Amino acid sequence: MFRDTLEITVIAGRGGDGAISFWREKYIAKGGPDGGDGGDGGSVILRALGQVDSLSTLSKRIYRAEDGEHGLGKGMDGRGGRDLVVEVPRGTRVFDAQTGELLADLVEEGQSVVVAQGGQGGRGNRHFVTPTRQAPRFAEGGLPGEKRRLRLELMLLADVGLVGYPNAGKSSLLADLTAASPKIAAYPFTTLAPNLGVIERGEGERITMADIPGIIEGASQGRGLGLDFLRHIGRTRVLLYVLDGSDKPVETLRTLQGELRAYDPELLKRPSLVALNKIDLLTPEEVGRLEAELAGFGLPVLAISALSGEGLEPLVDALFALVQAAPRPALQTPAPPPPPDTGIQVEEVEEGVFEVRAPQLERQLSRMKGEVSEMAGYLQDLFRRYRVESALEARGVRAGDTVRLAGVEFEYIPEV
Ligand SMILES: Nc1nc2c(ncn2[C@@H]2O[C@H](COP(=O)(O)OP(=O)(O)OP(=O)(O)O)[C@@H](O)[C@H]2O)c(=O)[nH]1
Repeated sequence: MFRDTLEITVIAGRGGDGAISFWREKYIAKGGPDGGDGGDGGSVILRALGQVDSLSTLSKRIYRAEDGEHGLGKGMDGRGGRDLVVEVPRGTRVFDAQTGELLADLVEEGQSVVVAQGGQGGRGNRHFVTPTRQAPRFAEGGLPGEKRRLRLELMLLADVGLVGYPNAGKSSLLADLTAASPKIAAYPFTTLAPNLGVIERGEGERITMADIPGIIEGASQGRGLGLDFLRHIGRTRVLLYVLDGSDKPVETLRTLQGELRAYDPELLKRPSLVALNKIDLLTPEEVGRLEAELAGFGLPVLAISALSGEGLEPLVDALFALVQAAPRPALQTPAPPPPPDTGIQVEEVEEGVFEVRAPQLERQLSRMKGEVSEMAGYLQDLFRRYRVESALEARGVRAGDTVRLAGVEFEYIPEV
């Protein structure tokens, strides 16, 4: 089965909990706190490897990285969870399936992106010692790993894209130029079926060529070019116009260019060649006249016959030269992630009752475990760090008022 788009779920590992533990030894009644930290959870990473035919090599729906281990007594930290590396074909674009945001464009071999960040491990109780709190009986829990639904989209990455009317000879040309037993991977996409072939020359020189049917079928019905077409041709480095020499090639080239321009004028700036095909059906005089007329477009024109093989060698040389000189098409760079929300919102829900909403702080609170009664000092530090007090004061809170935060209600006593 072949696929060009696919949805998967990625789940990073959970961070291990910090330990609550005290040093115990014979004859030592009360040792200091020695709870180790939890290990961080493993992340899920996508990495571009090779030009796999399609996304169908991704057989699973859910990819999960390892959890971090919990901390232990005697200051032993938990081991971090291993990252999970998922290989995807080069040319895979990664979207957040919920928001539609482009997360990464994996074009280069080995390029990778973290798609689900492992959860942080919690700190053990020995981290919470202060001059006045020698024996904290609490610690941090590990944070859950990120979970995300992704949409993967495979963009065909071909060096040369064939542009031409049906019947111009694109398939024949592709079969001729790509190795004897044609390494043509079928791409049964949902709406299109481009063929991809590899042209080999000399020692290991190779370029890829894609025949992308669909260009003119849509246009001839007045629908213009489909988005899907451009999704595939968008990143070919060189365009090869294939014209049927026996069927009004000059008009055809004008129409083809008009279609491309209507879609994206930039496509006309891409390095291009014109192959005047089927010259076995023409007299040398006709060929000469058409070549002269086509030269008016300002592009190199090569007369060929996909049937007899005439002119194919110079065409291959011209394609290699053009591809090697052509710049790589610009990549779409993903938008930077939005800054985390540290914002604190205070609302006076009724006279003298203030509700505090602070997502990050609440998250921090929710991971604390152990003796809540002992955490007061630590909580005060946290509140100070998150500027809860100044946010409350800005809303006019007074001593004795009620403050609600993370499901807990307490009386407001201003710090002096
Ligand atoms: N005489 C002659 N016929 C050719 C030549 N190249 C292709 N043909 C014929 O033209 C017809 C169309 O060729 P294809 O290679 O299928 O053309 P295509 O552009 O891939 O067409 P679609 O598959 O419809 O997109 C076939 O019958 C080929 O045999 C050529 O150089 N000379």
